[in-house]
Amino acid sequence: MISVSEAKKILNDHLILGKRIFVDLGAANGLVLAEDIFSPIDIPSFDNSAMDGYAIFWQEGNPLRQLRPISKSKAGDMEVLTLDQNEAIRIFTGAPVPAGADTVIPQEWVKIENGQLVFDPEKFRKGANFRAKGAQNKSGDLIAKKGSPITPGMVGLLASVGMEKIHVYSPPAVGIILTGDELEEIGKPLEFGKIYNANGPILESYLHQLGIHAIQIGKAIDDPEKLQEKINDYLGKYDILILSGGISVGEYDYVKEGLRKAGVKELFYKVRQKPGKPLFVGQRENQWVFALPGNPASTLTCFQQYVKPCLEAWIGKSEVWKPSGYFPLAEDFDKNANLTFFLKAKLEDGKVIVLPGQESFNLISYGSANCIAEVGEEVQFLEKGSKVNIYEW
Ligand SMILES: Nc1nc2c(c(=O)[nH]1)N[C@H]1C(S)=C(S)[C@@H](COP(=O)(O)OP(=O)(O)OC[C@H]3O[C@@H](n4cnc5c(N)ncnc54)[C@H](O)[C@@H]3O)O[C@H]1N2
Ligand code: MOO
Repeated sequence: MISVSEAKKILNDHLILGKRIFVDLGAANGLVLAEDIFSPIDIPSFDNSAMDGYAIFWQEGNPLRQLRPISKSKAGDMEVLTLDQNEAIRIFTGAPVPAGADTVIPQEWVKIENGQLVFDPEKFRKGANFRAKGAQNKSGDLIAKKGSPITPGMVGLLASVGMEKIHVYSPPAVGIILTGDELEEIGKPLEFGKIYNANGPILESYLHQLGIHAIQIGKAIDDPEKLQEKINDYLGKYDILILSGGISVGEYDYVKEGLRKAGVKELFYKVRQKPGKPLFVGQRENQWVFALPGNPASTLTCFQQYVKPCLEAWIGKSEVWKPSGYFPLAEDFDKNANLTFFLKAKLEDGKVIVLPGQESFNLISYGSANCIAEVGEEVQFLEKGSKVNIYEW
């Protein structure tokens, strides 16, 4: 059995990067940029108004001269009007500022008296409400770096400069095999001896959260031949294979042998941790295989701690092993075991509260947990206030 840090080092030494592909901007949220982006245009691409009001030429010392409002400029107008020194042009937010104008006075601050524009010049400065061409970025500027996560904000930035398609690292297609004769699907009545399948929905929602949508979920009953067929079939079709259950030492735990027969090379089996001790990870050429222990808290923890970083690295993310933070415990914690503990926890007001129901079958605290807290294998007891690593979802 190896330690958590040894397991993570082995995975880090075997990371696989997805293929570089060209996708529509709208389909890239959650992925990572596989290229530097230089803006093809100035943004704004023309001088325009930040307010509905009047565009004027600000004459220092004499801004409030006799200004006559003349024609209008609204957003979408393709003609740039020209402004004479003693004119004001009615203008609307986003509209081109007339040539010769440099300041916009919002309409709430303006009165028209005897055909003249009147406002308090003390309240404004030259350049007010004027959005200059190139104020966001100039044509040719580096606006987004390779390796940056594509967030809704990034999508907005790239759309604003007119990027239609971008290079990203292709998210993997993931096959999931749920093992166990006891599994019943949600929506069906629960007969004695059966349990609802929680691991399938856990894995599917986690994959969606990572921007991975090509997912196939299948089941295998506790029969070595049927399981073998499923393993061979899924390894032929998907980049990554995740299995849940059947990886411990019971008589019906056929997963490890099935993977060996399918040519999967073991990277490690069993980690000194709770939950999730009998975790198996292997590879077959450029494919990952994760066999997660069937207890739902073991499946969830192993996904968060090991599968998620490998998938993030696959789509080009960096610093994938880094905890989300390091915070003090709200209460003493007595561990008394030589295993790393991954605890259902809640970070609240800067303190880590260890939640009840830490057994690996027990999901009750996942309704309120916002992180998993890590207590290292060498630690037996932690006093209130001792700091621990936390991993947000
Ligand atoms: N003699 C030993 N027994 C066990 C050991 C051990 O070291 N010696 N390890 C225990 C630990 S720790 C874990 S974790 C489990 C892992 O077992 P498996 O990976 O073989 O998983 P199963 O036996 O198939 O199932 C375990 C448990 O999880 C439930 N389960 C399975 N799939 C689902 C699902 N999709 N949704 C919800 N719950 C699921 C299943 O019904 C079992 O209760 O082994 C211990 N045993
Ligand atoms: O490792 Mo198991 O997950 O303790 O139940």
